[in-house]
Amino acid sequence: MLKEDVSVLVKKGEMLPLMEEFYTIQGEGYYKGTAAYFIRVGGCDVGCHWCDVKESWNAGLHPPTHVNNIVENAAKYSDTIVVTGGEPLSWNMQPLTSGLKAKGLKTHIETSGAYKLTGEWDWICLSPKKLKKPTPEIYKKAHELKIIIYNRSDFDFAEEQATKVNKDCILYLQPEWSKREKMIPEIVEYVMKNPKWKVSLQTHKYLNIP
Ligand SMILES: C[S@@+](CC[C@H](N)C(=O)[O-])C[C@H]1O[C@@H](n2cnc3c(N)ncnc32)[C@H](O)[C@@H]1O
Ligand SMILES: Nc1nc2[nH]cc(C(=O)O)c2c(=O)[nH]1
Ligand code: SF4
Ligand SMILES: [Mg+2]
Repeated sequence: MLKEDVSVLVKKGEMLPLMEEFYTIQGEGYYKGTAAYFIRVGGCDVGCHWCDVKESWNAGLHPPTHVNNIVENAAKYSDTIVVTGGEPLSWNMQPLTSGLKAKGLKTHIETSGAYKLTGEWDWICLSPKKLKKPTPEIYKKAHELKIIIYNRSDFDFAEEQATKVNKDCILYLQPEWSKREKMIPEIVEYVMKNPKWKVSLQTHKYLNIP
């Protein structure tokens, strides 16, 4: 296909730069422990210094892939599909999610919320970043708020973000992986003092699975 044709389809969200796909157990948040098929879409310019998937950032390194092919393949593995990245909302998620919904699959997203919310989602995990704050619209829709705790100032950021979400949104504090030894005791103490928060761990890393 011509380069220009590909970029038109990517612009529409009919093709997406696909980094990887894998069937695993959701490690984080509310659905932790649940089998799910992960679709990791390349491209992110938020720039978290502790990001655990920096290889995803450059969209140009990941092959533009037709969403129909992504959907056909995903349906073979699971009824729960987690779309992550990179930042999936860098792209128009409508074509991908309408394809997944047409197959009766449940659509979950992992997002920083930094870009316009597109797509039809059964579950939105919003993980805001200080460097590029979420768009106002996504706070009303998020099912869980997951704040990464790298240092103590992140507790203040968590409280500030919690004022913006809807009343049913479940609140999680998740230790940044490289700081887990230092920050887990602080998170435990914080959650016992402020029980509206729950702890989320990256349990897939403890299980040694993708
Ligand atoms: C790699 S991000 C991709 C999705 C989206 N860009 C986002 O940040 O929500 C997936 C999840 O991993 C979290 N995360 C990334 N690096 C992490 C780290 N080093 N320790 C703990 N959580 C991390 C993010 O906050 C997000 O909730
Ligand atoms: N098992 C597993 N669970 C996850 N939950 C969120 C992840 C992500 O990178 O978005 C992730 C991931 O990479 N693996
Ligand atoms: S927004 Fe997500 S993918 Fe982008 S740098 Fe931050 S953690 Fe990594
Ligand atoms: Mg991950």
